[in-house]
Amino acid sequence: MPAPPPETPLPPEAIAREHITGLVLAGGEGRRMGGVDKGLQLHRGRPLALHALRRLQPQVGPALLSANRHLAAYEAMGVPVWPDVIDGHAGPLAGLLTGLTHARTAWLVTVPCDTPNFPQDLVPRLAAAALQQGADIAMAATREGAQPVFCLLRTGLIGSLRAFLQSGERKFGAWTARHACVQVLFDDAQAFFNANTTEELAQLQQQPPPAAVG
Ligand SMILES: Nc1nc2c(ncn2[C@@H]2O[C@H](COP(=O)(O)OP(=O)(O)OP(=O)(O)O)[C@@H](O)[C@H]2O)c(=O)[nH]1
Ligand SMILES: [Mg+2]
Repeated sequence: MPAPPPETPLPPEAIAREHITGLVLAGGEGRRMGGVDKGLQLHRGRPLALHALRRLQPQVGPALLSANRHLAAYEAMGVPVWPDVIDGHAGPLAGLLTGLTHARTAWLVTVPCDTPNFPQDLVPRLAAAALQQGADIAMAATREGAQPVFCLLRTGLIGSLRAFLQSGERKFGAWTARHACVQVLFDDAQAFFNANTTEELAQLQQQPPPAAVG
């Protein structure tokens, strides 16, 4: 005799941390900061990219860095560093394609190098939303709008992204819109404050230090 159906559906299992590769994007040109390597600019005495990496690592399994300059300085941060697999500073999606090329997990999450105070529950919240809503991509948002470079996605999307970039397209949101993508609202917009200019890097110092950094 078949078993009776359960009265309440089982909740979907969480995506285990070990199944998520964390990628810090630090391959940009830093033009609004005068062309400096933004990830290596110091904030509270350590490079911005290291802040992002240390905040991400407790939330993921393996971690990777995407950088195109000063690779030895990034390698000193202790995780594999990969220059873009396509030429021409094609933007954050080029870094994402590079991360997908080297990731060995079912999921990957990106953060930019210039946002050292991003939420400490970023990845579990993105993962829960992706799973609950059956999405292939989960992206952070604040009340001011989407934060596309804070993005969790299935690594199986690599073929789609490669084709998108090969066709000359570059816009992050235009690619994610092609897939089942959910936005996850974070109330603390200040946590997403990012340093694009030297002035904004100075403004970061005015913020209270985050509760816990490694
Ligand atoms: N790998 C890689 N990452 C990039 C590229 N362009 C931007 N990024 C990263 O994407 C994130 C968001 O980009 P922006 O904040 O615009 O940084 P940026 O491009 O260095 O700065 P601007 O030149 O002033 O736009 C940052 O973490 C950048 O390092 C790229 O061509 N390749
Ligand atoms: Mg840019």
